[in-house]
Amino acid sequence: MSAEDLVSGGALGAGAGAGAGAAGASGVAGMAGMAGASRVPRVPRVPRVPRVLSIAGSDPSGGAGIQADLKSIAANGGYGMAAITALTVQNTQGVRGVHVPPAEFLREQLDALSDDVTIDAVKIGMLATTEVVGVVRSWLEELQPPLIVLDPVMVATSGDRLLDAEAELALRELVRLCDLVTPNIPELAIIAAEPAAETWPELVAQAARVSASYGVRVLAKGGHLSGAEAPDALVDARLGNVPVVTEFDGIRIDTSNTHGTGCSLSSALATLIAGTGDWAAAVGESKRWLSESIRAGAALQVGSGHGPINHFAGLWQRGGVVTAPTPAEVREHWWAEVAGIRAQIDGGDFVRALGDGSLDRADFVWYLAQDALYLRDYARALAEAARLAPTAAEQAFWASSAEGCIVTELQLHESWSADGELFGAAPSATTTAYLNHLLATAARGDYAVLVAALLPCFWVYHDVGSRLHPLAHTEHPYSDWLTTYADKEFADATEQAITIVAALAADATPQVREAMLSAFVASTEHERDFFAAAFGVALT
Ligand SMILES: Nc1ncnc2c1ncn2[C@@H]1O[C@H](COP(=O)(O)OP(=O)(O)OP(=O)(O)O)[C@@H](O)[C@H]1O
Ligand SMILES: Cc1ncc(CO)c(N)n1
Repeated sequence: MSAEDLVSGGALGAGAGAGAGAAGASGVAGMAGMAGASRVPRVPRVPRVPRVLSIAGSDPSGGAGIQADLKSIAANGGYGMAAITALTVQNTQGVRGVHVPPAEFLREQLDALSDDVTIDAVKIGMLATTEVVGVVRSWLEELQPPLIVLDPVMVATSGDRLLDAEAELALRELVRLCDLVTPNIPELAIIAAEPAAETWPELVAQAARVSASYGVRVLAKGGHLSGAEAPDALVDARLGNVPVVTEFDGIRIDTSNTHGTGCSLSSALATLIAGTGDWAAAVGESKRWLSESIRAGAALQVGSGHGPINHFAGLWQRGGVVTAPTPAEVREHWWAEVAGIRAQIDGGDFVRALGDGSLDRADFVWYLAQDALYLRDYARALAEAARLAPTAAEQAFWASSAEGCIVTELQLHESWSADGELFGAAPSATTTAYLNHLLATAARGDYAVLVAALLPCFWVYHDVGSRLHPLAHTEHPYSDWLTTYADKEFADATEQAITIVAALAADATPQVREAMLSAFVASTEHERDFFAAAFGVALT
């Protein structure tokens, strides 16, 4: 939170109880005494979403190629774009055909993007032919994007070729333009122009030679080694420096759902590096994400060959498909949810008699006495909300509201002490029930649920007050009461309370949001009963 938030969150206790002007009915201005000026902290800034372009082939089965890339980019927090180099006829069993559209058409796709969009990272996959490699190369040389990750796709998981044999030379030259290359074991051997590594140390050593001679970081992938491990290593020996090798342990998952793991990993890496600039952290994070996605692949039940991974498994599991209402929607929904109770409050004898001035004075004094009892413990619940509040602005708001209630309670005592016995009544069953609800909610310790329970005391009173206010006139016996809750300061405090609660509800899990609504509805029912209990007391 900025200093500005803290400063403007001030106005602590401003005018607390100040609304309690003349003696008498105005004493109930307790709620109006709640401080009004704190404002809710601004929404934290979301980090920039990296704009990542995949230049790759299409896999209609959705597990590899641009389809996998777009899913991986999205799953790792990026905005994905795709320029298609080739169309494959492919399923989980293998590649049945490849169609390469004219290379100029790819160039048009790339130009259309770079003419319009700032590209934070490029991930390159299947390039199919020498001509395609050439087009991509010249476009990259012109654009010089800030990050290029090359997955030098040559052979599919199924064993089918995805790059013409004569295009391998051109691809090797492309490696020099890149920031990171992510070959599997056979691909690394081709780039190194050496036999394939057979052990992990051989693989890392070969990656270091490629890194030094091509001036590129290499992610050496152990996926094709046999054994229980599936380690990777980020190898950087650029400019002939001593290789820096960062190893990432991995446990081999017993699954046939490995279609597109290379495509997915390189896209995730491009996204995470573009987002954070931290290479080692990005590899660690993307490998963790990949393992989680590989593990969940089999449950998708896609195809009978090498099935896909589930790119969104973690997101789905952690609530990624759960929608949430906006704060404005929460506000509207909750208010509508208590419409019936509000109608009972407005149509109740007490509020009607208060409005037209026919309310028995003894009933009114008894009501105020109960309100004084109520305010003392309501202040404790507000203070508990202040203790639990996650931000200084919210802490200040609840704390000053608590103070306002205490000041008002004292003023009620001063103003009505003359009414002695009537005012000194013990808490009624209704008052006790409402307070028990609030204090029990406070004791359970969930801030969001507590403030939802505290809200009707603001909202219902502001609502009733603003409707009764026009009925006030000099002859009206309860004129002060009628004006108190239409007060601007109380309106501001109510608005702030609603804003805080609605924002929390919008952000909450569905379970917590439901618990918040229940607490809010329960308090609204208690507000209704609180008014009702005061009517006709004088007769009993
Ligand atoms: N069974 C597995 N269990 C755990 N990790 C795996 C498994 N198979 C592959 N990986 C991981 O997936 C990533 C890609 O590995 P791999 O070497 O298989 O790439 P690739 O051959 O380019 O992939 P593909 O051609 O299938 O898209 C590596 O991080 C590797 O460790
Ligand atoms: C289109 C395409 N790109 C890459 C791979 C590598 O897995 C594949 N199978 N298909």
